[in-house]
Amino acid sequence: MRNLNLGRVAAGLLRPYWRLALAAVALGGLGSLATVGILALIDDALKSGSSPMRALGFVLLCPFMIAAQYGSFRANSWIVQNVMADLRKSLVDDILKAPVATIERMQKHRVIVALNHDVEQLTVFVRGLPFLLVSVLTACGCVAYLFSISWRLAGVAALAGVARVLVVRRMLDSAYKIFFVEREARENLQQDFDLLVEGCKELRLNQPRRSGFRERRLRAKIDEVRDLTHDNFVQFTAIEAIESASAFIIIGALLAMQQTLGEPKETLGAFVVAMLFLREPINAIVGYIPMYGHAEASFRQIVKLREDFANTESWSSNGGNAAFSTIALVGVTYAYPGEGEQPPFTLGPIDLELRRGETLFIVGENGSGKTTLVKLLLGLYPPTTGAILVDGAPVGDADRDAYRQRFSAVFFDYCLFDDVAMEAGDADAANDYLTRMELSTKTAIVDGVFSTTALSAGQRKRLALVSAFAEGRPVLVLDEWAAEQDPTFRRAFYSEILPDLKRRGKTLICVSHDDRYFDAADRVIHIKDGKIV
Ligand SMILES: Nc1ncnc2c1ncn2[C@@H]1O[C@H](COP(=O)(O)OP(=O)(O)OP(=O)(O)O)[C@@H](O)[C@H]1O
Repeated sequence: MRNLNLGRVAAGLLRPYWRLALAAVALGGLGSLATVGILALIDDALKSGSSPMRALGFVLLCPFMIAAQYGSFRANSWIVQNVMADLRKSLVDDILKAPVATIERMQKHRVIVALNHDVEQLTVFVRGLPFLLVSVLTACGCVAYLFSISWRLAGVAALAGVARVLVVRRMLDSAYKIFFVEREARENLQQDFDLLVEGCKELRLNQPRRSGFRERRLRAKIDEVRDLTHDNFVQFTAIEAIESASAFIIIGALLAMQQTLGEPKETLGAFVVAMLFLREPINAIVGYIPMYGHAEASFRQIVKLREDFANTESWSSNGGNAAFSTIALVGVTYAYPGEGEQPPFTLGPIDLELRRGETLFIVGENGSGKTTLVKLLLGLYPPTTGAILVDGAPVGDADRDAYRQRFSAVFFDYCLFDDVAMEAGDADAANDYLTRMELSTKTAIVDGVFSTTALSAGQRKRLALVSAFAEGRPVLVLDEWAAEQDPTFRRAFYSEILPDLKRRGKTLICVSHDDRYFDAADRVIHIKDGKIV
């Protein structure tokens, strides 16, 4: 095996289920023994006729064989499904813990292919392990038996077997490369599948874009995956065919060398029968190689993803609502990673103190760094330099997640969850806000879930504000919240809703371009080229 890590990974995945895995292998072995027993009884009956004992043996062995095989498959299926679920759960945890900046940089299709395709490939590999084990044991038994029949014949067959392995290895080297190319092609295809759904409106509006996307991207990539998968299949079919034929070639060579080797005909006959029996486990082992190749390509991607997602932060176990008087950014900078020749955008250094209960507006031109500042303040980006202090105490990696639990936010590119996370909130106040947002005839909070979120763009944004408010956190951050609101509601937002939220004790941070309403703020900070001016 090329990558010992994969064996270790499989062992690690199977460790919690080792007893069941052992039982599956044992039951499989018993089922095989019962099959051999039935074959022997049939052989006896054909040679010597039926007898009550043989009939009884047959009647007992048949249900035993069915029960053992059923038990083995059932245990194996349970193990495989658990392994798959465990892998997915741990990947999901990695994603939940990953730095936000990494997730923003990471393309969605890579994550989707890892969660679906890669997990499945690793699982197929694990599923085959008990059968591989049985095949290896059977093959070892057969080889030992061959040596017991004639060490001379077995020695010649073993030499031929070594030559065969060398030929197959060379073929495998080229077949192996395809696994990695195919894996990459799958990611590219997934990226276009995402666009197919996300860009459905644009694709309908623009015929040249649609046909270009269809022909040059979607269809071309579907064909590429088809060709690579086919090539891969063909290469392995060729390897399996050579493997299969080589047993006959060795048998033919042994028959031709019978005189030279000086073995009696009966010994040679028994040897040939055992060689033919050996083909089955050997074919099963060779058939397992593609599963190994796919699993290795997938495993490498999962490892890479895990490395990218690694985070030194720890998860907080409390829901938040922690008290504070001031939150201060001291000499804070944040530098995005540079791309190509372009110098990266750097925010700061920023010195800013947020006081509990105040309404702070962050204003500035497009691209000046307002959202970046908000993400730093929310603890979503760790400062590149400088520190965030809560009542004078610095926030580090260990407590950044707990720090974040003070905030609720409606981002510009917000995501509206249909459940209302009301851990510290007040259901009556949330319903009151639903009415204030003129949404009480459109949706309701039923058992902690919005009855519908199928609303207009402006209404969905209002619902996002209700949801953020319902969380009951002390600080509410609204990034260009009013951008989609009609003039009447926009006015109501600045002149009624923000003052009401302030009266309810909320600290408010609003990113805004609405200079007509800047007087709604206690304090306005202006950002230009990443600095407060
Ligand atoms: N994910 C990213 N990776 C690299 N650079 C980024 C990324 N997001 C933003 N930037 C850079 O940071 C700068 C500030 O972006 P930011 O989103 O903070 O601006 P903004 O003031 O909120 O703009 P707008 O008013 O348009 O929302 C941008 O000019 C851009 O160059």
